[in-house]
Amino acid sequence: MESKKLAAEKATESIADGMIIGLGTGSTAYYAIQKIGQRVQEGLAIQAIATSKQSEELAVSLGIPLIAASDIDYIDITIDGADEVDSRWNLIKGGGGALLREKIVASASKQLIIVVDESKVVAELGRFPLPVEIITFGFEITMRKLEKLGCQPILRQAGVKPYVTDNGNYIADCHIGSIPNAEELHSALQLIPGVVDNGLFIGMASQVIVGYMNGTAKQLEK
Ligand SMILES: O=C[C@H](O)[C@H](O)[C@H](O)COP(=O)(O)O
Repeated sequence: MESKKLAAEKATESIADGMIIGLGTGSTAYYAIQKIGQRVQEGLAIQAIATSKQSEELAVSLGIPLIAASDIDYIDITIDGADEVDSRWNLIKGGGGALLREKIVASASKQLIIVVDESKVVAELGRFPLPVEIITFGFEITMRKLEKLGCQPILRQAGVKPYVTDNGNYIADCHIGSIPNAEELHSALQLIPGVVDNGLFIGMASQVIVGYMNGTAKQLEK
């Protein structure tokens, strides 16, 4: 989609020689990785770390040099997509199942640039079901605890089997409707045994670039 591409390509303009770059996951991050690949082929000297096996394969196919997490202290810029963005730049992520690696990479990044099309910008988070990564052991117990928090958790499926993340876990997609207090919900979710992480990214984005149907891309004002 053109608006996703516009936002993603604009974000890559901040990338310069010598940087370590975090590669996001999903259909918008895809365009950023493609553009980075093109610039690498033209001589840009960077190293990258991927947030999913899918993005890693794409990076390898484009000749983007990868670096292991064990070999870095920080990441200069990460460019990633989101499922929802509010006016405070809080996010829901994980629609593609990559939230855990994305959050680890984001937390080590000096700058997290979020790239979305205009359909992702919302007044309040929660319309998009919140992905929660859970351990497979006792997942039914974990799901019941999620339910008690007021979510309607649905175990994500891949065909007839539960979807399994790159980390070997399940995803519960929590239908909430609206999240008036994201900080509170984030903390409550993280207290449930069996929850590894959740798709709320609070206060992590340094910039949000939105692509519009009219062919422009600009930073979302806070
Ligand atoms: O797990 C996936 C990621 O959080 C994605 O960045 C998010 O789902 C947005 O993906 P897309 O750009 O394909 O809408």
